[in-house]
Amino acid sequence: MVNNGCLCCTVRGDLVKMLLELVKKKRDKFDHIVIETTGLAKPGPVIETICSDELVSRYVKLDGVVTMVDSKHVLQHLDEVKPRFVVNEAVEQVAYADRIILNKIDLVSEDELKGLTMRIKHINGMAPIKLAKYGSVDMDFVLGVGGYDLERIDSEVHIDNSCSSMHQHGTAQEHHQRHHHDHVHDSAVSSVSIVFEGMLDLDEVDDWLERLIEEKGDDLYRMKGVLSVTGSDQRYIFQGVHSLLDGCPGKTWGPDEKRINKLVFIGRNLDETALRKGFKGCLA
Ligand SMILES: Nc1nc2c(ncn2[C@@H]2O[C@H](COP(=O)(O)OP(=O)(O)OP(=O)(O)O)[C@@H](O)[C@H]2O)c(=O)[nH]1
Repeated sequence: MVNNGCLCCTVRGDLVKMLLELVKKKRDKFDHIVIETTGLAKPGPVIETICSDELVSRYVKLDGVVTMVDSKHVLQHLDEVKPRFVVNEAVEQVAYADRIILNKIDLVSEDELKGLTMRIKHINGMAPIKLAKYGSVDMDFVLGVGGYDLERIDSEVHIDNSCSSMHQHGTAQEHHQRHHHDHVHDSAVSSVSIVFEGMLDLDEVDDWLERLIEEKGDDLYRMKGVLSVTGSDQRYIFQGVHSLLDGCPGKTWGPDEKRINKLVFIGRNLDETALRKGFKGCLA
């Protein structure tokens, strides 16, 4: 437990100290470190501490962010209007998640659950969602997530297009529900996914992502992608959090495999049209 029990940006020093103490003194006694933040914690600074603190990142690797959602009460938190420049922690906790557990599903109706799932996917179209009662989920769902592991992203990049504003699928009823929903309490935090067959110029992609990070880094919470690039038989994989970007070649494309690019961006005030245009500008 960190000193005051609250894990937010102001106690990052405590977190660093605690993690270093654990890895130095008790390294052989554990496989994973599970950090449970308070309901009011902002995930960004915690992620940043683990990924970019020079000392910490030498010893520990971030496996993933798991967000437990209280299905009965979460909407009131997601809808809470905050003063300007103050983040809504509930929205942020959903946005940064690599895995989402929708708990207490016994306390909501099926329709409520459907609406809630759509709301969550609108914010985070990347994280697999598991429905649960009393927090009961398989250990595999919460440990060994590999949310920041490029090899895992290669095989598992999960893009849920069902709530992207430009998707072509879904029933008329879903469309209606979504539009009505967005209208009532649209959130500035959302996901944009791009799924597109074709070949990309990797230099152009590098330039595009670099520019994007420079201009919108603060607003870009998470991004992941599996790309098909010219001159290579291998996929190109990237993942990022704010201005930290990581990429490398991944698995080889099969001889008859469709070379489909899949990208997902989660962030605040994302300009979907600009993102799609930027992507298309990288096509070879
Ligand atoms: N009906 C129902 N009750 C649940 C479920 N999961 C947890 N509870 C109950 O909810 C109560 C605690 O809820 P929470 O406040 O969400 O628990 P918590 O996450 O430990 O609390 P904080 O960490 O302080 O946010 C306990 O009485 C649990 O038994 C569930 O799936 N269904």
